[in-house]
Amino acid sequence: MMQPELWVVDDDASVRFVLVTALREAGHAVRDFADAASAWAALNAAAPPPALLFTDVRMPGDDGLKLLERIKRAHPELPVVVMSAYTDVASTAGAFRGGAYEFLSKPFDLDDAVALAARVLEKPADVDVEVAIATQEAPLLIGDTAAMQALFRNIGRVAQAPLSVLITGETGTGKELVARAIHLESPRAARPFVALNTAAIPAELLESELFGHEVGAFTGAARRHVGRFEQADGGTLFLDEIGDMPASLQTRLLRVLAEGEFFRVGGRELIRVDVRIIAATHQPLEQLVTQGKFRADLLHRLDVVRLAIPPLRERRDDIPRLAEGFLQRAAQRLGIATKQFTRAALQKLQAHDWPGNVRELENLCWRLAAMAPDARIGVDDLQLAAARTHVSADGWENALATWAKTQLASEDVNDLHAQARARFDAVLLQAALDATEGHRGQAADLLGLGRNTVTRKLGSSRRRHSPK
Ligand SMILES: Nc1ncnc2c1ncn2[C@@H]1O[C@H](COP(=O)(O)OP(=O)(O)OP(=O)(O)O)[C@@H](O)[C@H]1O
Repeated sequence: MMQPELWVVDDDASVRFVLVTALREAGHAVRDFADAASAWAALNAAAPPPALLFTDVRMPGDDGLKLLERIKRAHPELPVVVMSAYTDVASTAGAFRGGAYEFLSKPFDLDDAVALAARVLEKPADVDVEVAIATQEAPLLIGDTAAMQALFRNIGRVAQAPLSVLITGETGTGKELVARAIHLESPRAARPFVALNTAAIPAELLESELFGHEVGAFTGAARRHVGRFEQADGGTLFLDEIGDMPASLQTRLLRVLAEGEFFRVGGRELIRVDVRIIAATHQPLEQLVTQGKFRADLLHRLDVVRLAIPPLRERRDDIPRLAEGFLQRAAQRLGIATKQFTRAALQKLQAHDWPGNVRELENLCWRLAAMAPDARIGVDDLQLAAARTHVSADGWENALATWAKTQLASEDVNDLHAQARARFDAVLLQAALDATEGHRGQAADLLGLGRNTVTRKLGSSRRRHSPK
């Protein structure tokens, strides 16, 4: 019998060379192609087809995802490994949605590629033949470190399966953002994503918040209330801080998850829903189980797939890109010129331990975007911002007057009022967000503004990322 072939498609001759060499050294018969078209032509001419095909994504002509799509239509059984230097969630999810067998982030370890080939040749691939085309924009998760790239691959993979996911990570590491990314890349993307922070709602209201209630179910229940489970029907329900759920509710939740149906509080109509659950926690749930504070069977049901987000101090190489990204986004939202960190400032940011993780960094960047005096943000600016120096109340008007005078004297400004208002809003909102650790609803309450107003002022891009 002829030895099955492995094919490598990549426009980069050096990648082809090292990969082909490594696979040949491992004893495989390998053919390589510099573009998708020649691989596709060979595939239609070749009998039998290769046992496995590696393809790059970005290539002149048709890209690797296009090739993947064609292959999955014509040869659904052929396992395809997608390789790319662009490991963001949109790429990994796009690859897995298109039926990729595996995603390799470039640069990858050649041993991994060889091990992968061995695995595929050993067992018939379990390939997903369904090619769904979804074009939802994913939220922008930034991360170049190996840990984050691995996380993005896992997000891309779990998004396709209807499994429960448990996301663990310290506060502000991006658990909610990851949950949204999974939802947006899943077949449920067009249906609702509903979030509920278990810790933010008083225990006695939590049951009706989750399952809804009928009129008169309890004192004060004047109207029927549709719970989060029903709101999320067909979509995803994100249960944040699941470790804070009271014991009685854990029991009820477990039953609902097992049966897929429930009664509203005080209701008699059996409600059936189809909801994917993504839970998150910053607490060690196993420990809570040992202490008798969390049901082991509920943990098993939620923890089908676990995604752990490392704290920011364990992926310091991500800090510069995150910081620059936040600064840029803040400038766009506030309608002011983009500022830049000096190299020393970035180093200082990288050295910090970030107990509040990405949220803390994001808040600092927004503060700096609004308040740092120059276009270059140096170490001194960081110190000022970190100390959260506030101009004393009686000096506030003076500071404003000085600023206004400088502006009026130096440039031909005609929108000074709008500029001042934008900065005023930014400073006030940031102070409130700092005081509430980034929780928007609470910040709105403190400011005496509606939550929608706060969201609007913060701008539409942030809205998708962190509603609280
Ligand atoms: N990798 C990332 N890239 C870009 N932004 C991020 C990333 N991770 C987190 N963020 C931003 O940081 C903020 C905090 O993220 P998020 O609310 O998802 O954290 P969390 O872990 O759910 O926090 P908590 O446990 O306090 O609820 C958000 O504004 C989010 O957009």
